[in-house]
Amino acid sequence: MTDLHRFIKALPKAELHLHIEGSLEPEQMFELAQRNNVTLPYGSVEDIRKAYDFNNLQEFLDLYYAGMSVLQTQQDFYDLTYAYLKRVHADNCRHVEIFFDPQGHTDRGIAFSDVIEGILDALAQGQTDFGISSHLILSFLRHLSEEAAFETLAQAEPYLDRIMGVGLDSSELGHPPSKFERVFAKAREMGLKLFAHAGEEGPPEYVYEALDLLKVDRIDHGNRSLEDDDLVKRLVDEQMVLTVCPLSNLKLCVVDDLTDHPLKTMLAMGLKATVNSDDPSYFGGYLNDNYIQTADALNLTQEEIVQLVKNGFEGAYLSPDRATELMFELATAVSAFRAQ
Ligand code: HPA
Ligand SMILES: [Zn+2]
Repeated sequence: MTDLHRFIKALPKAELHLHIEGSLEPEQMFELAQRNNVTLPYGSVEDIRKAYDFNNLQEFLDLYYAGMSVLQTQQDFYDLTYAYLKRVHADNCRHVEIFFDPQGHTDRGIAFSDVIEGILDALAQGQTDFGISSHLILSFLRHLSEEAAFETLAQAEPYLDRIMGVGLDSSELGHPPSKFERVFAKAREMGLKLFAHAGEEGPPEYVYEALDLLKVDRIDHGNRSLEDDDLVKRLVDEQMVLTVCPLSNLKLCVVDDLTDHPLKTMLAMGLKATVNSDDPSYFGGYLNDNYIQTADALNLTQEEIVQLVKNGFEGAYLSPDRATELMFELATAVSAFRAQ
């Protein structure tokens, strides 16, 4: 292990772009399939891992939605979420803001309440057991209609005190942010924060739409913003947080090689980029793997790593006390490391 790897591991971190269904590990998929009498189209854990070879976002999404079929009960959603928290606790992750895709479950006949209550109970237990603070973000599937998104938002009403925001994910091309302008306006009126995947595969125009029409508080991914100088200038001026996911970008062929990843350039341009894992089970790495592999590929400095971690804390919706606490933990970890 290099010094930089040890440095990354020693730092407290936040994760702001994580789909909880994308943390379903093949072993757990098998276990839940057995528990729920679901037949999987795979013979072994190795077969599943072999199938995770994607050429684009849609190829991943097809397996991601198929994998969800094993999630049936409130306990399943609890176990899924608790396993993720336990795993990122080992990465010294101190705060998470996670997406869930309720329509991927309610459309299969699972009750919204089972999905959200399982996840929320595990998040509460993660706070108790691991000291991880968290927020939950309800994400709309953009390949479905805006009407379906409105119906999902209505189902969330009893839980509004425990949902921090709404997001927009799934197949980006052909489903621009403009399709969801009204439902995002409604979510804003309800006091929710607003997030949208934009510029992962979609053009810079989709990032403009997320900013101007949806009025988002963060852009998820945002990579293709770099094709438009005016857009980059605006994102820098507004200090808009980008939740970048390097290993996801590699696995979904958004970049050909990690050495081509724009993360270092983003920081140099003054963009408020953060590092996240997106769907760690499918993309081959959790939070530290994303930091470490990207740091190696791009020769990131300790200062750049600290900037990324700080951006994560500043881009998160932390209470003032929690923000102070985490910034103090970060400063302490950096000094302790440098004093060695
Ligand atoms: O990376 C992603 N992009 C779009 N939709 C998603 N749903 C889960 N992960 C993703
Ligand atoms: Zn994502």
